[in-house]
Amino acid sequence: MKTIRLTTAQALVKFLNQQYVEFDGKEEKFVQGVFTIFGHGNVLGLGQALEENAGDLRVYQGRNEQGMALAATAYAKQNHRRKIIACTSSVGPGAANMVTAAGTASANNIPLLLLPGDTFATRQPDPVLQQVEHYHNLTVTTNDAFRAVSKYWDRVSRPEHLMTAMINAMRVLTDPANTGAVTVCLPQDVQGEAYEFPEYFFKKRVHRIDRRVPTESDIKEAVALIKEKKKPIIVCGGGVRYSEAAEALKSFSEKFNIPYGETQAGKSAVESSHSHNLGGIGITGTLASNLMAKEADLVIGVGTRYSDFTTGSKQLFQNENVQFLSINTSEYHAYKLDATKVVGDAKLALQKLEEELSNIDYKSSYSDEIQKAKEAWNKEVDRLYSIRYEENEFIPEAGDHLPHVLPEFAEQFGSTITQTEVLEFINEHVADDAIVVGAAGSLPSDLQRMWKSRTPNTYHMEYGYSCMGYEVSGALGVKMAEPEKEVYVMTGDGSYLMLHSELVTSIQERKKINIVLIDNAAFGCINNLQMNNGMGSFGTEFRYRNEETGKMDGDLIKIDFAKSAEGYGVKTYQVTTIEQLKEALEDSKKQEVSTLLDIKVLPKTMTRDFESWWNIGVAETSKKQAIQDAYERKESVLQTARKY
Ligand SMILES: Cc1ncc(C[n+]2csc(CCOP(=O)(O)OP(=O)(O)O)c2C)c(N)n1
Ligand SMILES: O=C1C[C@@H](O)[C@H](O)[C@@H](O)C1=O
Ligand SMILES: [Mg+2]
Repeated sequence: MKTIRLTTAQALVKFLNQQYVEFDGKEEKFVQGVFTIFGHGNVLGLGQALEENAGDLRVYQGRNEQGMALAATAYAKQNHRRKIIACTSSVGPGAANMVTAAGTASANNIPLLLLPGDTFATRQPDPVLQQVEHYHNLTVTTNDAFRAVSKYWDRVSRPEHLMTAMINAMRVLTDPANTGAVTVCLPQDVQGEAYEFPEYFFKKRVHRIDRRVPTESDIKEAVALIKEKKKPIIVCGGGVRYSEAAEALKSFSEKFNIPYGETQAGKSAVESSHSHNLGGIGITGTLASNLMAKEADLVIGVGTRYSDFTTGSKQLFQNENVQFLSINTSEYHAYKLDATKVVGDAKLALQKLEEELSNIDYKSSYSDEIQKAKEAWNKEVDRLYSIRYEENEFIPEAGDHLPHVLPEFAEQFGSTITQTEVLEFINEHVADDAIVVGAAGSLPSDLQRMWKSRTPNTYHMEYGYSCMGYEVSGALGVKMAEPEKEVYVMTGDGSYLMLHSELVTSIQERKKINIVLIDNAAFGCINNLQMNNGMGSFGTEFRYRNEETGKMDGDLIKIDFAKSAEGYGVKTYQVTTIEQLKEALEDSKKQEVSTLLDIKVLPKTMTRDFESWWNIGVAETSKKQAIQDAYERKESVLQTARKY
C-alpha cells in the first residue's frame, strides 16, 4: 500500500480538493474554498496546511465566525447545495460562534462543513486557553454544543480518524434528504500530527446526487388519491428549487388546473406572474393562497417541511375532507401530517404523476377561481403599495397600538415613509434578475406576500431558522455564488445591529452587496406580536432608559447607520423621502463597492396577516383582560387546528 506522510490538516485539505458532485450528468467541484478565522486552535494546524498547499481552495478571511458560516450557508443555498465553502475556527469562543450558523444550515437542509478547532487530544496542557472544563466528563468540550445542531458530528482524536470522519461528512453533505451542518472537530494537537495516509484516501471522489426515483406503489397511491379530489392545492417548497423542478411544476399545475402557493424557500422557483402561482402560503402568505387553501380538499406538498408558517400552525386547511399528499426526497418530511407519501425527487415525481393523471384525463374542478383569487390579491397589493402616512387619520396596517409613536418618529427621524411603499419602489426599480436576501423580522412577511419575483431563483430567504444576522452575511455568500448579479439585502435595524461584520468582508473581496436597511427603531414584528396578544409595548422599541421611570421608555434612539457604514468604505445614503430613495437607488447601481441605504421607515407600516393563524404561547393567567382575551382566542382557534 502506498502511503503519503502528511499532517491531519494537510491530509484534510488534500482530501477536500478531491471531492466532486455530479447532478444530471454535470460534474462540479464541491468544496470551493475555506472561510477562516485563525486562533491558536487552528492556525498552526489547518492554517499551516492551507498556507503550504491549499490546492484549488480559495482561502477567505471572515470577521465573525457566525457571519462567515452564514455566508457559507447562503453560498451553498444559492448554488442549490452543489458547492460549498468550508469554515474553520479556533477552539472555544470561535467555535461556539459557529453553533448558530450550524442550526441555520441544518434547519434549512443546507450543507455546511464546519471545522472547529478543539482542545488537546493528549490533554497535556489542560486546560488550554479557552477550555471550559467539565468536571464530570473530560471528553466534553465547547464543540459538543454542535451535536444538537449538526446532521453529522465527529471528533478526529487521532489522525487516522480523519478518513472515516470525512467520508461520512461527504455522505451527509451530498445527501439531499439528510444534508445540513456537518461538524468535524479537530483537536489542536492532532491537526499538526503526521500519519502515513494511504494514497487511496486521496483519490478523486465523485458523489452522485441521484434523483431518487419514486416507487410505482407510491405513485399509484398518489394517483388514486388525486383522482378523487376536486379542489387540490400545491405547496411549492424549497425542494422544487433544489430539484430544479420548476418546469415540471408549471406543466403539472397548468395541465390539471391546480394552483400553488409558495413557501419562503420555494418562492421564485417560478416567476410570480405565472397563471397558477398564488404567491406565499400560510402565516406570511397572500389572501389568494390562504383562501384557496382553506377550501382545498387535497394539499400536495412538494419539497416542503410544512413549517408552522406554511400550515398556519396546522389550522390553515379547513375543508373537512382535506387530505395530504407529500412529495419529498426526505422520508421524515414526507411522513408529516399523516400524508400519503411519494418519497422521491420532486421533478421525477411530478413528471410521473403528470403522465399517470393524463392517462385518466384528470382535471380539477376549478373554473375561474384561480384567476379571480389572483386578481383580488393583485388589487390588495396595489392598495398596500399605495398606503401613505397622513397626519391625523392614519391607521397603520399592523395595528393601531401606538398612535403617539408615529408622530414622534416622524418628528424625530424626519420621515413619514411607509414600509410598503419602500418595498414597492425597490421591487419596481431593481433589475429583474437582482437577488433579494432576507431572514428575520417583519420583512420576510412583507416580501413573501408582496415581492414580485420576475426571474427564477432571485428570492433568497432564510426562514427555516429565521436567524437575525443572516441578512448581510448571507448576501455576501449569495454574491460569491452569483457575482454577476446585483444583490439586495433586506434587513431591519434589529437584524443589522445583531450582525453585519461580513460587510467588511464584502469590501475586502470586492463583492458588492446593497443593503436596504429599514430603520423603524424597533424589533417591530415582535412589538406587533406582543401588542396583538394583549401585552403593552415592552422591551421591543429602541428607547433610552428613562431615569424617572427606570424603564426603557425614554426618547427613541436615533442611529446614523449611514455614517457608521461609511467608515467601513461602504457607499451610503440617508433616506427619509421617496425622492431620496429614488436618487440613492439609482446612484447605488453605479457603484462598485457595497452600498447601504439607511431608510427611516414609520413603525407599524408593514403588512398584516391574511386569513391565517399562528399558535404561539399566550399566558393562561394574567391580571390583564386583554391577555385573558388573547388566551381565550387562542384556545378557541386551536380547536379548529389539526392535532398533529
Ligand atoms: C438570532 C435571533 N434572535 C432573536 C430572534 C427573534 N426575533 C425575530 S424578529 C426580531 C426583531 C427584528 O427586528 P428588526 O430586524 O428591526 O425587524 P422589524 O421587525 O423591525 O422589521 C427578533 C428579536 C431571531 N429571529 N433571531
Ligand atoms: O419570532 C419571530 C417572529 C417572526 O415574525 C419573525 O419574522 C422571525 O424572525 C422570528 O424569529
Ligand atoms: Mg426594526
